[in-house]
Amino acid sequence: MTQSDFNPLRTERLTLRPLGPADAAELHRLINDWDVARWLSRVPFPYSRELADEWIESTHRQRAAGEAWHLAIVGQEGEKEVLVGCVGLMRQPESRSAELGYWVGRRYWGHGVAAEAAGRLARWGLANLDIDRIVASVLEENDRSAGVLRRVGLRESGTGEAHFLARGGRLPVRLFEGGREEIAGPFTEPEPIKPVSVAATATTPVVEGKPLLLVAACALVDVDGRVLLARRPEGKPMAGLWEFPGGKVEPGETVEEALIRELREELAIDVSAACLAPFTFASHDAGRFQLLMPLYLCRRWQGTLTATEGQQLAWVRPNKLADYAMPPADKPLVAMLRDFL
Ligand SMILES: Nc1nc2c([nH]c(=O)n2[C@@H]2O[C@H](COP(=O)(O)OP(=O)(O)OP(=O)(O)O)[C@@H](O)[C@H]2O)c(=O)[nH]1
Repeated sequence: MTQSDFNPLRTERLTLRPLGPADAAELHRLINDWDVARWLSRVPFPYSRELADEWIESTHRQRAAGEAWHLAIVGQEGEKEVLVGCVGLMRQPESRSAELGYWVGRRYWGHGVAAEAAGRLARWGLANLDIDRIVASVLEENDRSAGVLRRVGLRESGTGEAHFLARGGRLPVRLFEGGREEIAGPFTEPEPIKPVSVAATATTPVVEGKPLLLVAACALVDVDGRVLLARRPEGKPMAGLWEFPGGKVEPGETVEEALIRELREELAIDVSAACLAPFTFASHDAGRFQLLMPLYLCRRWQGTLTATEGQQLAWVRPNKLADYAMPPADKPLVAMLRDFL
């Protein structure tokens, strides 16, 4: 298998990419170091050169099987790309979570590399794998790594025990976990809450002291009666959840105008207002704002449906909608669609 089965993830200073055979010598040099290996549960010490080859080979198999994503953390030294460490996510499908692990070569410590890489992979995982939580554990006295996890957004959730190969026994660990809310990306800025444009009123509707956010959404239904869901991409709040295409109603727009615009922007299709049938609505307390989301049904559109924002799309039978993780506001809508379609 080649390295091209995974698009590298980038951060300000780093690239996270699949490991290749050419990384083996440097990986071996960095990890065959007691100061690195002694903190890691699955790494033996001493660490042989052959093990580096075998490990790299196994990361491709695990990724192809959808079990784990172990990536090289690559940095820049002048013009040169250098292997700095590794970061990985191992899926735990039964609990819709993934375990985060990482290590950084000793000479690269103290620069925030681990948090930068681990945060990026955690956010990617929440947006792209079917998981809702990231979990991790660190050896009890590993305060440095606990600090990394906190910076990523995980919180300490308990204690446990794990086997540490390099130490030859079970040792106490501190457990960490976090979900979409905590493992926020650079988007943690509060979402812009704009005054809604209801008949150009002079006042912003406020529900129980909270601003009202008006969002127009649409269930596109194809000839087989399937409904289109779109996955919120990494970088947006609630990334990884599936939703109905749509978006915020901008000042001066009607709900239908907003929806027609959003469908053109997100899916490159043209819909006329006459083809938007009002179906139902969601009213949801989203914490900082009250979400009011009219949901329309639409069976006719023009143009070839295209995911213009790189978002994943899925045509889903109504009785399968509940299998997709969606924002809490959508749950009642799913039940109504299932009964109606
Ligand atoms: N489109 C859409 N938004 C939903 C659904 N359910 C739900 O809670 N929302 C929420 O409604 C809001 C819509 O915001 P958005 O970020 O998609 O809107 P937008 O396209 O205008 O965003 P932008 O600020 O990225 O341009 C978000 O808070 C989103 O989480 C849904 O099924 N479809």
